[in-house]
This record gives sequence, structure tokens and C-alpha cells, in this order.
Amino acid sequence: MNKMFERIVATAPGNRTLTDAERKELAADNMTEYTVTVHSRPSDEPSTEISVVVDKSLPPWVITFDNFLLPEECDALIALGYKYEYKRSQDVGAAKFDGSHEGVQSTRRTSENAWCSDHHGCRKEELAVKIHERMSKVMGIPPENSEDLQMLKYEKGQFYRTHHDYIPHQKDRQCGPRILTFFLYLSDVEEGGGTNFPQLNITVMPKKGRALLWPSTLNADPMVKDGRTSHQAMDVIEGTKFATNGWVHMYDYVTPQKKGCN
Ligand SMILES: O=C(O)CCC(=O)C(=O)O
Ligand SMILES: [Fe+2]
Repeated sequence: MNKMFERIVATAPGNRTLTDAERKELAADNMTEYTVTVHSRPSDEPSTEISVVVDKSLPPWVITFDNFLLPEECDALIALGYKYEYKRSQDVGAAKFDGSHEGVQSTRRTSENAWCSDHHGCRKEELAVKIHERMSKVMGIPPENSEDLQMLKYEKGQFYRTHHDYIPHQKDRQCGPRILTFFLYLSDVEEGGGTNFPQLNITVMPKKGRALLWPSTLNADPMVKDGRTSHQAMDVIEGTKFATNGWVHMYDYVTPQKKGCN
């Protein structure tokens, strides 16, 4: 994980002067000329040691990408959310007899969301494929390791209180745990709606086309939760916030999901 973040920071196309050939290659790959900003990193030195003790003694990675999505891609993703219908968001609830988990309505999360899912075809739409590929190329992790995109909509006064994206029971499933969250902001918000990491004292404000990436697990042991990246979606004070969750797993998520094994 450390090596991945170090490479992303070192190679961000918007942080360098590109040659015409590089620019053409990016466009041919459906990539944008994103810039990367580091909000938190373990160390300025490249990591050498694989150690849970060292991981816990150094800050976790939190980075943002500006211009990760083009404005028209943001608009088209919002439209996909409407097409597949935003509904009141649910949290992961109790385990059921067959090993699946209930969805529960929660007062801690008042947004609406729509899933760009594989089973109803949204994930196969050209735009969804393109965005999954872009995230995959940046991370160097296959697109199949990402969950279906979860499209979010927060109106004025809506929020998601402090939580962690790591879901404990998935450690023992074929897909493994969520190791990263690749979060995409699809709209500017007039006021409020930031993503806040209380333990790190970091708040990222929504901006159309911006992406935010952070780990849910430790570098030395990606099965183990890094509790320091708990976070919250702060209340939207004015405007509407559209965003997308891209949750990345340790292993292939798409294949086991087809069999209900997630
Ligand atoms: O909306 C945000 O800023 C964060 C949302 C979030 O953390 C989630 O949906 O898991
Ligand atoms: Fe979250």
C-alpha cells in the first residue's frame, strides 16, 4: 500500500510538465491530467520496513486528486444515479441465517444512494467501465477488486456520522476486506458537506471532479483495520452534494458477488 501511494504521488500527471507524447498517451488511455495533494503520509522517506508496529506509529495516507473526473463525466455519473434511482441509504445490519447481512435504515446516515450494480447492467455501461478502469490504472489494482460504484446524494441538512468503511465479516469472505476507499466528488457544494477524519484533523471539501483516496487497513497487514481513518460526511448546509464510493477489496469482489458470497 505504501509503495502504491508513493508511486501515485510521484507520477501524478498534473504535478509535472508533460511532453506531447505523454499527453496523447493519457488521452488515449482515457486518463485525465489530475494533480495530487498529500494531506497525510506516513513519512517523507520511501517506506522500507513491513511492520504493523511501524505502521501504527506513523500517520496513514490521505490524498486527493483534482480534475480526476471531467465535468461532463461528473454530470453523466449523477445522471446514472437518477437512472438507477437514489433511495434512502442503509447501513450493514445483523447477520441472517444464510450468512448475508441485513440493510438497516440508520439515523446516523441520512443520504440517499443508488448502486451502479453489475446485476442490473449499470456497471457494464461505458461510463462506469471507464471510471472503474481509471481508478484501477491509478491504483494498479484490478477493476474486479472494486465494489459496484455507490452513487450518493445529500440534500441540505443530510450527513453520514463518523464510521469506518472496513466491514469485519468480509475478512473471512472470498473478497477479503475493504482495503481502500476511492471517493469521487461529482458536484461543488455551496456550503458544508466536507469529508472529515476526526482522528487526523483533516477535512476535504467537495469539488466537482475531485477524488479522495485513503486506506482502511494497514500496509504491513491489509487484513487488519486501521481505525484512524474513521470519517464522517459533514452536514450539507447549502446546495446538493453528489458523490460516489469506490470501495476496493483485497481480492476479486465481482466474481463472488455474483454468487452472493460478499
Ligand atoms: O460523503 C462523504 O463525504 C463520505 C461518505 C462516506 O464516508 C461513506 O459513504 O462511506
Ligand atoms: Fe465512509
